[in-house]
Amino acid sequence: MSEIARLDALEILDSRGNPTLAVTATLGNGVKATAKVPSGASTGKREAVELRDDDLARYNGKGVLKARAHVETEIQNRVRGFDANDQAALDKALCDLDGTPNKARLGANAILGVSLAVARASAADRSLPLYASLGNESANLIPAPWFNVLNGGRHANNSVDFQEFMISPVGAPNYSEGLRVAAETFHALKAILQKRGYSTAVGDEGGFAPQLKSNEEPVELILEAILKAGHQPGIDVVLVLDPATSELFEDGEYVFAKSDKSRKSPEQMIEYWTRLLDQYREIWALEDGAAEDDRSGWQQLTKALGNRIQLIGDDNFVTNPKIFRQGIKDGIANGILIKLNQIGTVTETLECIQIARENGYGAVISHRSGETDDTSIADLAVAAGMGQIKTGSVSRGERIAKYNRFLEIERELGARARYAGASVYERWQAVKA
Ligand SMILES: C=C(OP(=O)(O)O)C(=O)O
Ligand SMILES: [Mg+2]
Repeated sequence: MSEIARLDALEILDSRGNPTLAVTATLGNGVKATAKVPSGASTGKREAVELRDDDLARYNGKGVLKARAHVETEIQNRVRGFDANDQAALDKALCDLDGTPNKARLGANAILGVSLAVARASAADRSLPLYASLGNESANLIPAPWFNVLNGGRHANNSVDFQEFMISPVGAPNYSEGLRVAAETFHALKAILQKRGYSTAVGDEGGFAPQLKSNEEPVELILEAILKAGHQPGIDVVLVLDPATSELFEDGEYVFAKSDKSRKSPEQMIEYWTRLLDQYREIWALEDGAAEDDRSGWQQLTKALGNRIQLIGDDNFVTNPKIFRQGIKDGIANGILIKLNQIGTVTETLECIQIARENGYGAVISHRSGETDDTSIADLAVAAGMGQIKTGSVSRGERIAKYNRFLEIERELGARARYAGASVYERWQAVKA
């Protein structure tokens, strides 16, 4: 029988050494599966609530024993007997049981752990890989990854204000070649940093985190690394930035506190991005180029650059179907970042991806800066078929787990596997030309 028989939760550590949850769902027929919950640092204000214990004697108040107890008592009591293959009914029951609009009572970490563990158990029960179970039989598009090779902002203790500098090997013929191109570029970047006397220690997402002279220097260094590795910037490899500007926004201005201490009005921030994109035409996507609280800035940014590059909303949309629909109405962005734990259930996450598809928006599946070895987002990205994912660099195990999962999927799909690089390239090359 495919009904949920038992839920177990464990307080484990994430990649930053903070507690998080691992939830195991056991079905009546003995099939079981585990999901591990990620955790962000530069979180959006309207994300679903990650329940922490507030007991300062344990992990500085970051323990998740309350969330663990919710899984093993209240949630288990409610969902025992549910059909594991009816994800929508399960997720609705979880939301109803919580009863708050943002999962604050039971915790989005508890709820996502259950939702995802059951999704994994359902796939195992039907002897399907997770990507085929979450998507459909024809799910075969492996996304072009955004590899975060240089970290700043809240993810590194350095002089760079912008959080993520990423490379995407869109010109590769298949995923495994794309992975090779990215790894080679990462190694070339390391050699360049070493030669200049910069640190090659890495930040939270595995990108290098040196003390640089400006927020633009990373772009120069990465372009040099792509060439040094024998690849063509703007053709084989394109650049993506996530400056995570909600973290820079103070009293209506963008403050570059880690670098030159300059302040910019929303208009000046848009001028800055326009200049940067004019100068570096290899940049193909900008995530959170405006802050979550700067709605008019987001609208102006979309007007100014929305026909030219991908403008991805993360903190402002928080993978929330209702908030995302309103953002589309308001003319904000042309793509959404998709993070399971921002909303807390598999069903609502898939709904956001569907809204993006129906409205001609992009959808980029994403990890969090605090991760585990859980690889579900790789399968989710193939199931979604939207062609892009970001899951860090090639230097930390919790990120590599996802990149290696795509290698397994690529092999499993065999001749059916398609790599999304070419479609991303064609879509955005046209407007770059
Ligand atoms: C992955 C990100 O960081 P965090 O998980 O810290 O929100 C992001 O901002 O896109
Ligand atoms: Mg972001």
